[in-house]
Amino acid sequence: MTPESLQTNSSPPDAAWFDSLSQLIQPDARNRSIGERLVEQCVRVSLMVKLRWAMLAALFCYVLLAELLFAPDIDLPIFHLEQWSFSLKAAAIFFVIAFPLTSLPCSVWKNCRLVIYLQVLVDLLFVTAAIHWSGGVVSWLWPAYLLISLESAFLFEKKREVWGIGMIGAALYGVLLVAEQLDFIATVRMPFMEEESPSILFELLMWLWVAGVNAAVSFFGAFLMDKIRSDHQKVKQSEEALTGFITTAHDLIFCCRQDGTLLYLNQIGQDMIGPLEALSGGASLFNLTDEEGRGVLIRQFGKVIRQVDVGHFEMRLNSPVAGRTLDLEVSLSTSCNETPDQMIWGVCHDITERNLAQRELIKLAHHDVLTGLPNRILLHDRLQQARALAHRMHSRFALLFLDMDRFKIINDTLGHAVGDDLLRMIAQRLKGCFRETDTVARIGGDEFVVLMLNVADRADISSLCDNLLIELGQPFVIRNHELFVTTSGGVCTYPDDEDDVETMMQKADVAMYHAKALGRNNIQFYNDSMDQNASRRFTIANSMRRGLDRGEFRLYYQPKLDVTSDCIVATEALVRWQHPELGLLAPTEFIQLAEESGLIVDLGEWVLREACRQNMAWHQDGMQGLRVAVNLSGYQLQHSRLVETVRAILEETGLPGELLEFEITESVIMQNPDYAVEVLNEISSLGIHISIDDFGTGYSSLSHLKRFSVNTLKIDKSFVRDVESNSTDAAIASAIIAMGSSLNLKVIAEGVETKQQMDFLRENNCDQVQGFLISRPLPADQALKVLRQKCIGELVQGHAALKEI
Ligand SMILES: Nc1nc2c(ncn2[C@@H]2O[C@H](COP(=O)(O)O[C@H]3[C@@H](O)[C@H](n4cnc5c(=O)[nH]c(N)nc54)O[C@@H]3COP(=O)(O)O)[C@@H](O)[C@H]2O)c(=O)[nH]1
Repeated sequence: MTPESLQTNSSPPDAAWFDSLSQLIQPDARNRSIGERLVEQCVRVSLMVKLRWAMLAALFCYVLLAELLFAPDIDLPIFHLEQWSFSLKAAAIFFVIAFPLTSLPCSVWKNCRLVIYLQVLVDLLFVTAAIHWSGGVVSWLWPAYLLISLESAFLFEKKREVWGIGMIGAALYGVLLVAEQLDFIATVRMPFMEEESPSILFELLMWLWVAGVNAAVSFFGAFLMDKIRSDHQKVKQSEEALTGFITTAHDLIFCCRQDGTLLYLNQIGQDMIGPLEALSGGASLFNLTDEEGRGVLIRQFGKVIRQVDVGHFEMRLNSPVAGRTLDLEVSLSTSCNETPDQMIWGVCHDITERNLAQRELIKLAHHDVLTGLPNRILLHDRLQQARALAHRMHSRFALLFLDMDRFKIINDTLGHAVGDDLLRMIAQRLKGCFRETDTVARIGGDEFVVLMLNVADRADISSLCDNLLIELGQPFVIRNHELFVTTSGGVCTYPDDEDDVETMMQKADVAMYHAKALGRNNIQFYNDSMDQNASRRFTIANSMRRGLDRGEFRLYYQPKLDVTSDCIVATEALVRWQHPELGLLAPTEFIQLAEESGLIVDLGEWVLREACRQNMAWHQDGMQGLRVAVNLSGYQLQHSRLVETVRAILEETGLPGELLEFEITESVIMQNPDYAVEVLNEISSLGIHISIDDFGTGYSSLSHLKRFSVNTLKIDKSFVRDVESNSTDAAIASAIIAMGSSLNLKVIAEGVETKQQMDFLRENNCDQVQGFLISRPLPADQALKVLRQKCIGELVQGHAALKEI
């Protein structure tokens, strides 16, 4: 995570909200308001006890003052004042009893409701007594009833309790007045009172006044306290809801000081990084992150303290509990009051899984799932970088486009699981062939692209490519199958083929197609002339189906000569396409395209039918025993209906299987030898002759050859070409002949153009030859002329057994 990942897309949470949270999370450390504390009954009772003590003390002072003022001549003032009917003695005794009575029980039993009720009743009695001793109806102390009503409103939670106390107070006052009026108790005379007793009406009005005011105070006191209580209750509930929300929130919520010291961590936070007290190195947020994360936090803390909107930012925390790092999306806030111990609140959303998924998605988006190699998107990116770097550094890079030859056959014959394993192994080998700074990418199916950086010149690239072909040419052993893969590739380089990235890819692709057209298993450098071929190839590919439907394909026949008898014993059917616009096309121009499009199956069927029909016609024309050879593409070989089709065509044309020969290239057979053994056995059971074409270019071993139902080995023309001048080619050619002889196989050499080549082959006991020296491939009518000239008589004799067919 970097500071760049900071986002500022939301406003910070309300600071005041966090202020109250700061208070809530530290109930012990904070100063609770009086209102909060008064919710608790014992607190209220204590307060009342203290007030009561104060009131009693004030009353006592009042009495003392009265005595001093009105009886200065008395030695022990507390025992005299009877002349004013104000019994200080009684008052003193009363206070001595009342003090502990009115205050002590509550001081001791603060939580006992009964004691509190009794206490308030005692208070009422005390006030009534005090009123009595201070003049009864004319006493100034009657407002003390109001204080008792307020006291009960303060102490009791139910309104009716408060109103009840108010009524009891009014009743006691009334009883006192009645008792004094009826002289049940003697009226205490005050110094300022006249001798005459107050009238009943005065007393009644006084009682009504005191009772009315007391009722009003009780009513409003109860109502007010109820309101305060219910408001407070609501605040308390919302606070509890808030703390509950924070505690059980699914996001980590923390509160810390500016130096990172953690003060609070909610439940999920503790689950994620452990309890505060268990954090090693002190509960500091800074200890839970690395240097970079600490820097981010300090910067964000600074901003939030300055009330700058920091929005969301990402942070990585080490979790001692989980033993891994957590990715968090954090939003910060702080209280409004700017004090040094200002707290910072953080709400952190765990985005570890999301980031992992994102990283995985990014990886998936940029890598091939099967091989783990970079895919087309990443390759494109790397190519652009390489291009920019090469431009700046004046260096060269190469782009190599690779396509596995006939990979589809592996998939179709052995299944996709084997195909996938093979692709994985190819990817590994490819990676092993190049430097770590190079990029090996898979861009689809069996297509790989290699980006080689800082290459010196073409020779450098060529040697890398040669190594690659050798490496990929080694057999792959997958699920008990030994598989051989060849590769065709095209290279373009920067700055030689300077162009944009897409065009460079196209150029490498064009060069790769050129390599395929040259017979596969090679790598070609791009040149401009290849582009013309590309458009020609496009035209050919698009018109092939139509050409087949319109009968534009032709068969040419090239004779095969028996060296000993000097007679033509067979012909090879070679397809041509009489294209309406492009003229006569050689098979090298369209066979590969037909393979790619799948049209090879239909085209091959046509070739087979036409070759069989023609050979049967020649057979009926007197050339009994002449065999016709048909080239079988790898795609035809793996086609499930091949044997069925061959059998049907033989039946349809009437050609005996013995007069048909299949030429299958060595690389096609060796690609999947097990499967080839199976199919070749079936074909062979129809009497059909089988030749391994281009022999010597593949990887056949003796052990493999023995397993195949093969009749003939056909030495590739590349060995024949220089057989007189190149000792290696000569050695290979003679070795193949010797091997064929030892395995009881016929050996035929193709591409024989000179008499010297012919002499060499004859001297080395090669069985048959084929090449321009004997005849070029010819249309059927011209081929017939050649056939008629060359030992037809011997042919007929040689195949006497077939005459009767
Ligand atoms: N699957 C199929 N493949 C086919 C079919 N028809 C042909 N082919 C394959 O196409 C490749 C090219 O064939 P072609 O251009 O016809 O070339 C053949 C000969 O013309 C050429 N040849 C013969 N003698 C000489 C010679 O003395 N010199 C010389 N330079 N070239 C010569 O060789 C080609 C025959 O090769 P091969 O098949 O290996 O015997 C070729 O690979 C064909 O196999 C088809 O119907 N289906």
